[in-house]
Amino acid sequence: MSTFWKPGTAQPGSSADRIGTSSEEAESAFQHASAISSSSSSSSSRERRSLQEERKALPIYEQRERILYAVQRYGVVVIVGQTGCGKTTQIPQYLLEAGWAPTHRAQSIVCTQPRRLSCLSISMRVSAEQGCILGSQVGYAVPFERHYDARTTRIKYVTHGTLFRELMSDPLLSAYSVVMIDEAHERNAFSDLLLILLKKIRRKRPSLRVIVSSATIDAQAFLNFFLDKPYTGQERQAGGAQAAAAAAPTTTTTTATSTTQRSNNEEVEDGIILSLQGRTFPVEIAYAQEAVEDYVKASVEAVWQLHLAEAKGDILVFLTGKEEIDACMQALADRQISLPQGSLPLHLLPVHAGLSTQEQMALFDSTARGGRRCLVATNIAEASVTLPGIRYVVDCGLVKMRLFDPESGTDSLCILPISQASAAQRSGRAGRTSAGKALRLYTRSTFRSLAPHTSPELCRSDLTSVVLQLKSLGVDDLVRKFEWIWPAPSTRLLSCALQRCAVLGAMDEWARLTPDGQKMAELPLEPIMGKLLLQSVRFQCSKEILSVIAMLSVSSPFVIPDEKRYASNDAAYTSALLSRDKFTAEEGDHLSLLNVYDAFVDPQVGASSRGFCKRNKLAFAALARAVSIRQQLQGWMKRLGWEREARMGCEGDEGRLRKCLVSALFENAARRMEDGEYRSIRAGQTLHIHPSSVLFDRIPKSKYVIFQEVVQTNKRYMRDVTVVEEVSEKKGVFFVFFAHIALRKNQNKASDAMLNAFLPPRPLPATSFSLSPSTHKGLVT
Ligand SMILES: Nc1ncnc2c1ncn2[C@@H]1O[C@H](COP(=O)(O)OP(=O)(O)OP(=O)(O)O)[C@@H](O)[C@H]1O
Repeated sequence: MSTFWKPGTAQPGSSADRIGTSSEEAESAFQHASAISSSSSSSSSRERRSLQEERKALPIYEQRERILYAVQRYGVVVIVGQTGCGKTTQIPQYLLEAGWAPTHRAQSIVCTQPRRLSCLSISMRVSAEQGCILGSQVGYAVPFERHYDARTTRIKYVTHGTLFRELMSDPLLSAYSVVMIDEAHERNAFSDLLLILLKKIRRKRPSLRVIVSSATIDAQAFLNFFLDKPYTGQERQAGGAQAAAAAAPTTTTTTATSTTQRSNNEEVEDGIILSLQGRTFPVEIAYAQEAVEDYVKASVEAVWQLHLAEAKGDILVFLTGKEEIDACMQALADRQISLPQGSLPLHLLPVHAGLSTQEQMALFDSTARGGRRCLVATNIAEASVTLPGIRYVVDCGLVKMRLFDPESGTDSLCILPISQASAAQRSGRAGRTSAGKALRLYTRSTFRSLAPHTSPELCRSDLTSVVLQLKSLGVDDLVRKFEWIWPAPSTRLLSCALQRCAVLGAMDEWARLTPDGQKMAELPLEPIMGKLLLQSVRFQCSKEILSVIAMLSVSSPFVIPDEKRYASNDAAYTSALLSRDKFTAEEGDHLSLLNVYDAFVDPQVGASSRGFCKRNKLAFAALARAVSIRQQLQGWMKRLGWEREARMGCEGDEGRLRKCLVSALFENAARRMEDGEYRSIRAGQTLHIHPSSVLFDRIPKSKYVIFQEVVQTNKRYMRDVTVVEEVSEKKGVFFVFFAHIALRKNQNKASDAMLNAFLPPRPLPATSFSLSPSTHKGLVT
């Protein structure tokens, strides 16, 4: 068992560091949020004054004039400042107050965030500070949810992807005077793409101001990109120094790095780095003295020690995914029974992307309930957010990350070590409203061995969606002419994405967007899901496929305890599985999800009620969100001219449904071998059915399955699996194989023209699969 500084002592032990000195569901969430912000707007003038005083007490306040001067004078300002110093909440307000978004000009200030959670919480906070109702002067827009008024909103918080999509209707982003790309250190695909396109936009619209901000950013890489100066990573020392700012606050004041001076009619200089000093409250950091074997267990232990020994203050734990969060919360709940008499209880709350808007909003209500809150989170709570009351952070040092392997063409979710920048962001969640402490469940030497920055998503992900979006924006040569931010994605990744676009029928043999491709780019869905929606129109089963896509867009609706309990025949686990069985279709997960959705919305069965979910061990929040997402997707179909088609169903014809699924997911096909294991058709990789699948531990009659994605932990697991009963003609499947070989042959001359090397692939003809008759199960109330 590893040891930490002893909780309860004022000073950490020898291993410690000190850093710093100084839909309906959506509707009700809006009401909830608005109630919070309007209560603050209608709150007493004393409360409002106190918020204004809090604003003035932030370290950034002293730099206000300097920031405004920089934005006035420079086209691009890269701002580096300690976590919690006030970049996200204050800079847009300073700009508003300085007249960058006057009501008479139809231009506002937009600030992009990596995640929905930060958009919601920050816009809530800023509207309270502005004394207005959320959605009026301050608003937000996230996928499938928006809350702003185009006429009155002056400050808008949006996800990077949401702003990127706006480029399709407003290519020069003329609705904005200033675009702030926040948390740029995460190197999110859409934040990088936005910066690349903002550089192009500024050539046409020099009056547009760009702010790039973070606490842990490689500032020089970004500035050099905008100044057209080469960057190779050797210059990291300068950028690294900025990154280290979070670990050891600098006392340096603003550093300006502007060299290229290009005059235009406004005489705006090109760019500058602003390094802001000061942090809100100090955070002490402690490391494990030896490597921990089981980080979930170690985090339970750490929380328990903190709870028993430390002073008032909430705890935030970082784990990698929902399953681990459930396991950690269960273990802590079990321990509460042995809580010493007189001790206050721990209020356990999960924090992950699957939460409803209302549940996410509730995390920001830190009202004391006679106990200590313990929030167990994925990395969605890592950057940008202020969870009020958090004083202690427990960091497992790992993150679940999507990695694409161009060799096998598979996208996997892998658990990997975080970067030093991420570690600084995590500890930065403490010390925002009072002094804090962070426990790192890894040794100091492990920390030193971590990469300084997170690798860019564009260099490790499947770029199909990116290529499709860029093509639809008219960017043609992605390989030779496109200006990537250092480091650029490999040509291998790019050519693989081009090939996948062709396989999905989104591009022709000359790498031109097809009409289907244009539609897929417009839909707010991953290309493969866009393809599925398009195919559903052809198969006349959009009514069902809309529900399936909506259900795949939310976290699992089944409330099932940690699957590790499976082996021990745990009663709660068995009972949850029995509940799930009521909805299980033999065909697999897609149809089972459809069963759940249909039952939930059926007025005679679920009546969209919480009671129904409770009785059947279903997650109400996930289902309510799926309903809202489905409505919006239906709206998109209407926009694409498919209003009638969106209502067309297959009348219980599962065969047609599965043909439709196969015609979109055919790349993700696997075959069961003699030894019972599955091999992917494309790459021959060994795959297993994920324990969360309804097909787990079952042996379907057919050898073939299609699946949604691969999750990689100790093994490669297929998630959301559907059985394809019979492959009567293998040509379709082998077609993908041939396309892959052609890609290999051409990997060295990767360019758009490489697509000529093989015939433009066509989707599998649906008739190549003959499907079994329906085995759809009846529904249970
Ligand atoms: N919901 C909230 N409740 C209480 N205080 C808040 C809230 N949101 C922000 N604050 C205060 O405002 C400060 C500045 O927050 P802000 O998000 O602007 O910082 P930041 O510099 O952008 O941090 P980061 O680099 O972590 O994104 C916080 O440290 C905290 O003191």
